[in-house]
Amino acid sequence: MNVARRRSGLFRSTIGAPPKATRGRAAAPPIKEADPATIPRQSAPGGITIGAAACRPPSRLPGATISATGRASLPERSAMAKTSTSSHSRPALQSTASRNTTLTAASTSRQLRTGRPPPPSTQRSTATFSLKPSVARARPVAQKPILPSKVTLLEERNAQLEREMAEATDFAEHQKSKIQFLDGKLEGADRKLISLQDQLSTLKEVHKSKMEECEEYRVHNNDLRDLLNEKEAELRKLHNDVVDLRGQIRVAVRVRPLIKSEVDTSSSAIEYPAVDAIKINEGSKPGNVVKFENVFTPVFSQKEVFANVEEFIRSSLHGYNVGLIAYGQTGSGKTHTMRGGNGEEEGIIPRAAAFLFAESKKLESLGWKFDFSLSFLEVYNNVAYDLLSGRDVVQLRLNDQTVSMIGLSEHTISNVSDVARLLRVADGGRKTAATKCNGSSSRSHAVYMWKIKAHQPSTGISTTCQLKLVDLAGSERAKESGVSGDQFKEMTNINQSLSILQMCISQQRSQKGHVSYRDSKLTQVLMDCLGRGSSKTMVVVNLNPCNEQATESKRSIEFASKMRSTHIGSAVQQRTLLGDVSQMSMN
Ligand SMILES: Nc1ncnc2c1ncn2[C@@H]1O[C@H](COP(=O)(O)OP(=O)(O)OP(=O)(O)O)[C@@H](O)[C@H]1O
Repeated sequence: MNVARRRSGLFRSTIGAPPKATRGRAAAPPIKEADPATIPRQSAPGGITIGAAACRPPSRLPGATISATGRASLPERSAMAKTSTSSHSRPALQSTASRNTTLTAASTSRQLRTGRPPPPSTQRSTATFSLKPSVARARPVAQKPILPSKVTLLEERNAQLEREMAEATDFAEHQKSKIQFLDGKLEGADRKLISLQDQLSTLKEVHKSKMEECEEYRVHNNDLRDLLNEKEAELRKLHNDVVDLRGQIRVAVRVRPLIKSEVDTSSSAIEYPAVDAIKINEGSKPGNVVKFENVFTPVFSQKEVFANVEEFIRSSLHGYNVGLIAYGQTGSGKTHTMRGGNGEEEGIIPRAAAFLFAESKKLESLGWKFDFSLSFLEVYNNVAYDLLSGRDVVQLRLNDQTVSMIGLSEHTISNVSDVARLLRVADGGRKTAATKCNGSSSRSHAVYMWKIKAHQPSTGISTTCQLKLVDLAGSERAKESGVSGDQFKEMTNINQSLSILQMCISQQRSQKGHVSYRDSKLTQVLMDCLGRGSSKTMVVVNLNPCNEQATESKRSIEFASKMRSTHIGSAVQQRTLLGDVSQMSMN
C-alpha cells in the first residue's frame, strides 16, 4: 500500500505536481522534472529519453523521437540494436529499457488515440525507470527486444487508424458538402418565402381596397333603399289621403301560413302576383288578380303587420275616430292578428297600447295632454256584454250618428301594464270553444274600445275620439264545423250578424238611403265605422290558404272588394275648441 502510494507520488512528481502528504509520514519533497540532458548518462539510451518524456505531448519529445503511433524512428532502433549486441554487460537493463520503450510507445500511441493519459501501470513503470536509475542499476531487469511481429502489429494498427481517419475525413467532407447543398437550398427557400410574402401583402392591399369599394357600394345601396322606402311611404300616405278624401274603407288582406295539422294534407291555393295583389285558384281553375291597400303574405310577422297599420292607428291621437276590424272565415287567423300570443307573437291590440303610450309621450313634449280609458265589449248570440265587469249586459241605443252603450264600464289606463291586466280579464270572460275548424274558436265578436281625450292648454284645443279594435267571430258552415246544440245556435247567430254586416256595406255602397244598422247588435256597435260616424276604417281580411278552403276564401275576397269600393264618408276630426263642439271635415 505504502509502496503504491510512494510510486503514485513519484509519478505525480514527474508531471510537476507536488505529492500529497500521507498520514504518519512527511510528504516527500517535490522532485524536479527529469532533465533530458542528464538522464542518458545514467540509463540506457532510448529508454530513459522515452521514460522522461512519457507525459509530454509527442510533438515536444526531445532526443529520440517516437512517432504518434508510439514507434521509435529507424536510426533510433538501429542504435538500440547496436547497444544490445555490443554491451553484453547490461543485457537485462537494455532488455528492460527496450520493453519499457515498447510499453511507453504503446501507451503514448493509445493516449494519442483516446486523448486519455496512460493507465497507472504504464505510468508506474515509467516513473520507476526514470527517477530511480540507481535501483535499476543495482537490480537490472531483463529487457526484452521489441519483437518484429509487435512492430508489424502496431504498423497494421497504425495503418488501420489512418484508414479510419481517412474515412472519417471523407465522411466529414461529404457531410460538409451536404450541408453546403442544404444551405443553398435554404437560401433558395428563403428567397421564395420573401417573394411570397411580398405577393401576399400585395394581395392583402388589393383585398382591402376591394372591401372598401364594397362598403361604398353597400352604403350607396342602403341609401337607395332608404330613398325607395321613403318614396314608397310617401306614395302610401298620398294613397291613404286619397282614400280618406273619398271616404272609403281601406282593406288589407292577410294570409296565414299552413299550420302544423295542414302541412302534410294540404297545399296553398293562393298566389301573389304583385306586392299589393292576390289570386285564389279553385282547383285547376285560376282565379282573378285582385288588388288591395296591403297584402300580408304568410311570411309577414306580427311586427311587420303592425308597422303597416300604425300610421292608421296614430290618427286616433290626432282626434279621429278609427276602426280596425279583423274579418274572415273561422280559423283564418283573426284572433291571432288582433290579440296574438306573447312577446314577438303579440297582435295589434297589445302593440297598439305600447304604440299609443309611446307616441302620446312625444306629443306631450309639444304641450298636449292625454287621457285614455278602455272598455271591452262582447256581442254573443246578438247580446252585448261587458267583458270587464263580470259580463254585465250592455244596452245599445242608436242616435243619429252615434251609438250609446249604457252600462259599459270605462277603465282609466296610464300605461301598458294597465292594458295587459285588463286584457287578461277580458280573455278570461270571452266565449271560445273547440270546433272541427279551430281548436279555440271565438264564438262571439269582441270590440276593444279606447276613448282618447287630448287637450292642448296653449291653444285651448281638445279632442275626444274612439279607437275600435274588433275581432269578429268567423263565418262557418254547419257541415264543416260539425257543431250542434248551443254551438249550432252560436254559429247561426255569428253567420246572421255577418250577413247583416255585409248587407249594410252593400246598402252603404249603393247610397240608396236606408242602411239596416239596427238589424243586429254587431252593426249597431260598428255603425260609426261603417258610414254614419265620419270614421277612418280599415278591414283586415284574413284568409286560410288551404286548397279545401279556396271557395270560402274567394267569398271573403269578394266581400273585401265590395268593402273597398264602399263610400263611408270622409273622416272628421272630433275637436272641441274653447268649450264649443265643432267638427272639422278633412275636405
Ligand atoms: N299568421 C299566423 N301565423 C301562424 N299561425 C297562425 C297565424 N294566423 C293564425 N294562426 C294559427 O291558426 C289557427 C287559427 O287562428 P285563429 O284562432 O286566430 O283564427 P280565427 O280566425 O280567430 O278563428 P275563429 O273565427 O274560429 O275564432 C290558430 O292555431 C293560430 O295560432
